[in-house]
Amino acid sequence: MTAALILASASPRRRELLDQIGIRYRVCPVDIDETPRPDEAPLAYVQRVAAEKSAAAVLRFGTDIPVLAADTSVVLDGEIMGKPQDQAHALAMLRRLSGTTHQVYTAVSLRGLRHGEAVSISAVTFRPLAEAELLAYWASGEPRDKAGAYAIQGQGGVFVAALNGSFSGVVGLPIFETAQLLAAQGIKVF
Ligand SMILES: Cc1cn([C@H]2C[C@H](O)[C@@H](COP(=O)(O)OP(=O)(O)OP(=O)(O)O)O2)c(=O)[nH]c1=O
Repeated sequence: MTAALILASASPRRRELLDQIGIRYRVCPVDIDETPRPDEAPLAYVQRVAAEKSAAAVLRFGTDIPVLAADTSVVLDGEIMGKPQDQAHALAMLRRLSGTTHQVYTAVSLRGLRHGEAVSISAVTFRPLAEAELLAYWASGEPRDKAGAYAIQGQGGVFVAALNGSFSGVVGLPIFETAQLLAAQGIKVF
């Protein structure tokens, strides 16, 4: 089967979400520096990083088919939370998310004949978390490679009292916005 696009991502979640809408793709991950710039706003940051991932893949793998990339950040009080560096960092992030509402920003970048971009912003409310739960959650291994140190699609889902927005966007690839970008470049789900 021929691929409709290149997925410039190492994230298994992004593969699963493309599988969910039946789009065929070839996985070509890229490694870019994801350090936020000084005073960079969360929206500008996720858009820049998603665009840099797709641009890096176009440079490396060519442009015979469109290239899709995304970037997800957890944002609390305007502050960007990326992936945890270690246990202490993960626990510190989860303690701050406990009992409050944060945003999850996911930017999508699709480079074909032109550059299509979209952003999904969702509000996620955590119930208060007990210290023992946080330690057990870290020990499960799930927080390690996740922005904000949790996965709504995994055991971390039990922390989520409310979601206002896009479940797939929180997981890492908003399928509504992605399908719209793909359709604009002639790649249709139906
Ligand atoms: C908040 C949240 C994030 N995540 C994941 C999605 C992303 O994989 C990760 C955020 O890191 P990203 O830098 O967006 O993506 P990545 O490094 O995993 O993959 P790539 O850059 O190669 O595309 O956090 C979840 O799986 N569930 C969640 O609930």
